[in-house]
Amino acid sequence: MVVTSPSRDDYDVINEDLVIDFRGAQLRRGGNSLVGPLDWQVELDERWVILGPNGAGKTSLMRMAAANEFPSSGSCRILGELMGKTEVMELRTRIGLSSVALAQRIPGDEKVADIVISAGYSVLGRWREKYDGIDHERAADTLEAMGAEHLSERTWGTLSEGERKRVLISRALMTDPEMLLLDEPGAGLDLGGREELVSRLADLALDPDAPAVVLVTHHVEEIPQGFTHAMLLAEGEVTASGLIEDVITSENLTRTFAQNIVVEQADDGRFFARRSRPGRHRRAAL
Ligand SMILES: Nc1ncnc2c1ncn2[C@@H]1O[C@H](COP(=O)(O)OP(=O)(O)OP(=O)(O)O)[C@@H](O)[C@H]1O
Repeated sequence: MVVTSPSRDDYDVINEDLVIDFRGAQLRRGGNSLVGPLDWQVELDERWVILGPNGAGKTSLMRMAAANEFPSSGSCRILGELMGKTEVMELRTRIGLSSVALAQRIPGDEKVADIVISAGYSVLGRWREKYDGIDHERAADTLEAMGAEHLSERTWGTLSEGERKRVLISRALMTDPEMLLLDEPGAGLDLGGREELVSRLADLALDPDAPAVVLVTHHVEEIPQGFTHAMLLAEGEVTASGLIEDVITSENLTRTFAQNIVVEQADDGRFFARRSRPGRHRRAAL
C-alpha cells in the first residue's frame, strides 16, 4: 500500500511485511531527476506492475529496488535493509532480477545451466565458486518451472529471444529470492512467446509461496492474472498507484500517456488497451 509522509520514527521500526519501503526516494543524474521523489511500499504477498511511457523512470525505479542504485535523496529500505547502511552484495542475492541490462552482459558462449546457477553468488558465469548438488537441483527446477529445462546445455548465443527471457527468469528464481524484479520480460517476444510468458508469470503470481513480484512492462496486455497492484509513472512522477483495478483505468492511462486510451478488462482478468478515435466510424460511413 502507498502511504503518505510517514514520520521518521515510523521508518526506524522495520515492518517485516514490507519488501520495499521507499520514502521520498529520488534518483538524480547531472542535475536531472530520473524518478521521484516518491513513496512506495510493497508487501510480501503483493504483485506489482509498473507502467509508463518511454523515459518515464521505470528502469531507474527498478535499479533502486534492485539495490543497484542508491537514492540521491530520500530513503530506500529493501527487504528490511536500509540502503547506505547495508552490504549490498549480500542483499542482491536475496533479490531475483531479470533485465535487459543483465541480458546484455551475458557472453554468447555462456552455458545456460551456468547462467542460472551462478546467481547464487550474484555473478555471471562460472569461475571458482563451489556449487553443491542441491544448487544443481535448484537450477534444474527453476529451468523446469519456466519450461526451459531442455536448454540447460545450450549456450546463450544460440537461444531465441523467448528462450532467453525464460532463462533469465529461471536465474532470477535460482536463489529462492524474497523479491522478484522483472524489467520488461516480454520485450521482443512474438504473440505466442508473450502469451506463454504471461501464463507462466500468472502461475507464479497466483502461487501463495512465490515471492513478491514487481514487473515493468509497456503493455497492459502483458499484465498476468494474479497481479494485485500497479503504479503508473510519467516524467519520473507517480500518476497513479494502488490496487490494480483502481489504477489501470482509461482515465489514468489517458493522463499518463497523454493520449485518449481506452482500457478494458476481460472476464479472465486480462487488460486490453487501445487509443480511442472518436468519430472514425461516423466519418467512414459518410
Ligand atoms: N545515467 C543516466 N544519466 C542521465 N540520464 C539518464 C541516465 N539513465 C537514465 N536517464 C534518463 O532518465 C530518464 C528515465 O530513464 P529510464 O530508463 O528509467 O526510463 P524508462 O521508463 O525505463 O524508459 P523506457 O520505457 O524507454 O525503457 C530518461 O529520460 C533517461 O534518458
